[in-house]
Amino acid sequence: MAEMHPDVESVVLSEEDIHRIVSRMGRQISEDYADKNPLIVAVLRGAFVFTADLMRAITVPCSVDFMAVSSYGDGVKSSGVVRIVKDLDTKVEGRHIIVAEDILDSGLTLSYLVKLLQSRKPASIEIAAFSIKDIPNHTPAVTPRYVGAHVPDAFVVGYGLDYAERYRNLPYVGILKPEAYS
Ligand SMILES: O=P(O)(O)OC[C@H]1O[C@H](OP(=O)(O)OP(=O)(O)O)[C@H](O)[C@@H]1O
Ligand SMILES: Nc1nc2[nH]cnc2c(=O)[nH]1
Repeated sequence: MAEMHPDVESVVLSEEDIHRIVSRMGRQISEDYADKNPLIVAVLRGAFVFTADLMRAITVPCSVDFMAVSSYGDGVKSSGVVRIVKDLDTKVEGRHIIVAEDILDSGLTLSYLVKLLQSRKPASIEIAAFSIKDIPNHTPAVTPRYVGAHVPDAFVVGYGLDYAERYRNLPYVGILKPEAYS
């Protein structure tokens, strides 16, 4: 097991948890998408780690492409503005799309992306969210078909999730100490 980073307060999903979660998601997708050759759309940057693991847990033919979006102004709070930094290279018309995200928080990013991709007439579009933040009295704007784990209403880092581009390389998901970003 990896040593805890000094800026991390507590681990919410260990490497072992993550392996179990992603294996299960891969199995579910493989059952649902046999013969559909789904296009996994990874939402950069955060989802690149999850997507790499998810692809290897999927046992049916599939392909991958990347979209880079930016939704967070100050690194912690949603700016409410989703900006496309890099678009897909693949034509999605008629394709079965699975959007892979590392975290669903306000849901702003995914709701914007799903609408955008929907307008390109895919055969189907579903979301695989590695984690969903449990926010009291908040219902996210989108409902993922595949959900990895629920995380507490705190700022989490690791497994692709950053604060100011740091901590993405932690192999677990943990809560950042308040003093690390204040
Ligand atoms: O549900 P929401 O409130 O929209 O938040 C979720 C989004 O926020 C993070 O991305 P960020 O904009 O920080 O970019 P990154 O993936 O490059 O870290 C995360 O990776 C999700 O894409
Ligand atoms: N790193 C990180 N990015 C986020 N984007 C939305 N919520 C979070 C979070 O808790 N951590």
